[in-house]
Amino acid sequence: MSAATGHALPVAGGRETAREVWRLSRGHRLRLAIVGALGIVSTGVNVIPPVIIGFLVDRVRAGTADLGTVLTVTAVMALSAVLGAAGTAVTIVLATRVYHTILAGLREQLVGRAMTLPQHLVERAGTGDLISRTSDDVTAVADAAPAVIPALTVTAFTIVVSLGGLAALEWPYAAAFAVVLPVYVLVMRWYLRIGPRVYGAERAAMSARAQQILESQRGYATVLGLGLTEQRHQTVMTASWGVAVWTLRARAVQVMLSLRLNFGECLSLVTVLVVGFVLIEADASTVGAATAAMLLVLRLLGPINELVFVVDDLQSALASLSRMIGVATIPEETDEPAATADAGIAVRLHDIGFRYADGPRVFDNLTLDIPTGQRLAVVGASGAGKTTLAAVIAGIHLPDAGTVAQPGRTTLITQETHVFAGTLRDNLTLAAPGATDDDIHAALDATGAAGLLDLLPDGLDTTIGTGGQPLTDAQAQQLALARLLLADPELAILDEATAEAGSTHAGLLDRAAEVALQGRTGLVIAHRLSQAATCDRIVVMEHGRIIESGTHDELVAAGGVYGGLWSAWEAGRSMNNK
Ligand SMILES: Nc1ncnc2c1ncn2[C@@H]1O[C@H](COP(=O)(O)OP(=O)(O)OP(=O)(O)O)[C@@H](O)[C@H]1O
Repeated sequence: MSAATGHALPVAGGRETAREVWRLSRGHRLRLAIVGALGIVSTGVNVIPPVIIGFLVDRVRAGTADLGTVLTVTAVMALSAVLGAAGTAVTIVLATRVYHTILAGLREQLVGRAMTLPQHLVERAGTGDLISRTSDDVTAVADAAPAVIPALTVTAFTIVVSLGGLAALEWPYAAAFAVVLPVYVLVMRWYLRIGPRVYGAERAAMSARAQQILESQRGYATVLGLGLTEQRHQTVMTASWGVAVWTLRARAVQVMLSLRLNFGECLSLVTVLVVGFVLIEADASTVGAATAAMLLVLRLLGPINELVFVVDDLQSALASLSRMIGVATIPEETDEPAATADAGIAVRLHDIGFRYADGPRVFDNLTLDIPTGQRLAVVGASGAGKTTLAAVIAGIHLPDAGTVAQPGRTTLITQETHVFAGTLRDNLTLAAPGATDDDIHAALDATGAAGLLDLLPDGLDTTIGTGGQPLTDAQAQQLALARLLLADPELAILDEATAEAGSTHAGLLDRAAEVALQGRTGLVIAHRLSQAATCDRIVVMEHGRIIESGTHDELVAAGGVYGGLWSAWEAGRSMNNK
């Protein structure tokens, strides 16, 4: 089961992680089996040198060793070293390939899911969490490969094969070593208890720091405007200090681990040495067998230490892996059948409720129908809930009560129009990949943006956005409207407010919006009353409720809130014209 802490994105549990990795390994299992077989053979070969040295020691002590014996022993050792090294190298290369192929599959799945995550999930968790999972965590899992793969593929086999070798020499050697093994088990258990918690906290602290830095950068203008520089600085400092503290704790755990491993190593060597001494004294073993046993134990200690250290890297990589899988496996929200509106009704909100995480409750029992083809304007004071309404209808925010039915093809143009780094053509065809240059020119003409082409050195091929030709807010807005025309949605929601009333831009954008809305259902969040006056119907919002609804003429005649706003608007206009 995936678990979510607070509002953070979910983290996959151990079983879910294992299941997902197993699923991702589909198609690579034959190669995995070959890796296993090669690993056993190459580590088996590595046991030969200690045993043959023991044999040589006994022959020397018995005075039966001649040049031929020495040469044979040397040749066997050289051959086993070459075969062992070659087998190990091939095993590691193969294992690394399989690892990276599986990881690439997971990375693709992760990025694909991250791109389509519902905005409310990402907003609730904080963008930093998602960015950290698609960057820091992916790096952590990929970086673990050089340490984890050789150790995991070779160490486990070496331990099994060497223990078999010890038992074949004299069983008391294997028994002596087996007595010491629980020390390692205890060390491992201590480590498994402490390690994941510390590494998990270290990663979470990194996420929190990324989030704070990102927020400071994004809200830079606000930070400067409100004189919050010092406060933001302190917040980032506190988050960075959190990372430093957890990093120090993680390193302290590693040092304590090394001390415990050194103790285990010392105990193993002393135990086998004492057993060897006792056996030789009792004529139950030869010096050669004791030498071979010591060499095998020495050979074992390296892999065992490595295994523990790999558990260290493994823990860290697993913490990251479960965070990656947590996001990659967030189910698509398709379980609940989408509510459908009646024929002739394009949008139906029924008794919806909505609150922002850590924010105010905006809607309670809000109901609204927009007939197909109608152009509806929403007006109201700042904070009335207009933008939130647009986001709920567009499916960006999910209501916590009631139902929302809207056409499948809906386009929302918000107050923040993003210009993607790329050519003008790329920016326009984002939502209509099949659009031809003629379609693009027609859309630019229709939205009054054709003049833009004359200002750009390479026309449609001019690079705009970050690192390219800068666009004004009004030009970006025109592009967004042209993009909407190309996407040709059933429902267009316009929540743009880049131009002041009465400015040239306002008139230009109003005309562009007029064209973009033709022939489809439209919802206009009217920041200028001139936008509302041309719509088929107007609703007035106050504190998340609809307090008036009707045509422009009806509302003006009723002399309510809209009537008052309209009189003030007209008065302002005539003042400006004087
Ligand atoms: N992302 C958010 N997180 C928390 N609260 C929010 C968020 N966005 C808006 N709000 C709050 O929700 C309420 C409705 O805001 P909304 O932006 O929908 O109003 P609006 O009528 O569109 O205002 P404006 O005309 O200023 O854009 C306000 O109290 C606002 O502070």
